[in-house]
Amino acid sequence: MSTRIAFLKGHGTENDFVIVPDPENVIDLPPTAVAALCDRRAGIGGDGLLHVVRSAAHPEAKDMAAEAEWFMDYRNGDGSIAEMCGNGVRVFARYLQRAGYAAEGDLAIATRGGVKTVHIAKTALNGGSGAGDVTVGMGKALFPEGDVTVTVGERSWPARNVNMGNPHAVAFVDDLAHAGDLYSAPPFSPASAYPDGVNVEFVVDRGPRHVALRVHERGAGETRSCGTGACAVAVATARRDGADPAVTGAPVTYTVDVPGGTLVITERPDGEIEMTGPAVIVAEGEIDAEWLETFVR
Ligand SMILES: N[C@@H](CCC[C@H](N)C(=O)O)C(=O)O
Repeated sequence: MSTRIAFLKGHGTENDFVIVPDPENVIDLPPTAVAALCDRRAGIGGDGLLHVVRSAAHPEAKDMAAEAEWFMDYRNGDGSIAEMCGNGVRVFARYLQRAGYAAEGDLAIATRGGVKTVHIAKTALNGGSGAGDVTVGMGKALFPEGDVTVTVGERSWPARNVNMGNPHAVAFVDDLAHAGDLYSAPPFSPASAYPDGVNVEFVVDRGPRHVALRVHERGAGETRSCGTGACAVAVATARRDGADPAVTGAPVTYTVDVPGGTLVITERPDGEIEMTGPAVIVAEGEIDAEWLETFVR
């Protein structure tokens, strides 16, 4: 009988992830294996993969082990590595709760973007699968110089550079349909602006402090949500609206509708950003290790 590897499937506002618990970091997960697991037809399917490893057991996270027991080794669906995933870290926390590694309340999680503090809300139904929200302290946004122009078909828009640990280009549009088919990354100029790729958000207004987005995620295509993207959109919109908390001295909260649900983003005067939304585990099962091995090369 072939060996089995445990996995779970979860999502945060329909940004979905294959979760591979591997506390001692013994499972070989090269990009080819990650892409096979995230394949929606021939694999399990997901926008990305959450490799759950003890910080002390991962070379990239050892230095954070004193602060955070667990490291989110996040991979995009195509197998590439990303610095941070906002929905991923909330789903990661939900997994830790379900597995009995964490309780409701505050929890530190190591990521490539540094240690993030997550808060698992207490609810009457909270059995660890997904009732209730998870909030994450996302840190501060950076606004690198050199905004770009994004083009789809005949239309072009200026896009604001925002870095949430990972790169984002935020474009305000009149109609989300104008973003077209976001399977491929929309072209932008200058073409050299993002040597490591970029996540691109298209944004429309829905009401006061309320916007909606569609996103092309680097390494995944169009996804139903992007947490770092929603934060990038909230801070870019606050600057557009003259509501920069560092200037006004007051926190600002935006409701950000994504195709898969709603996220609530608050930026404080010190620049710290918090994001709240649902995080759900929907299934668990076993991967055939012999099948996975055929993708380890
Ligand atoms: N879905 C994520 C972002 C995942 C990483 C992104 N595709 C990148 O390559 O930067 C989120 O919720 O933030």
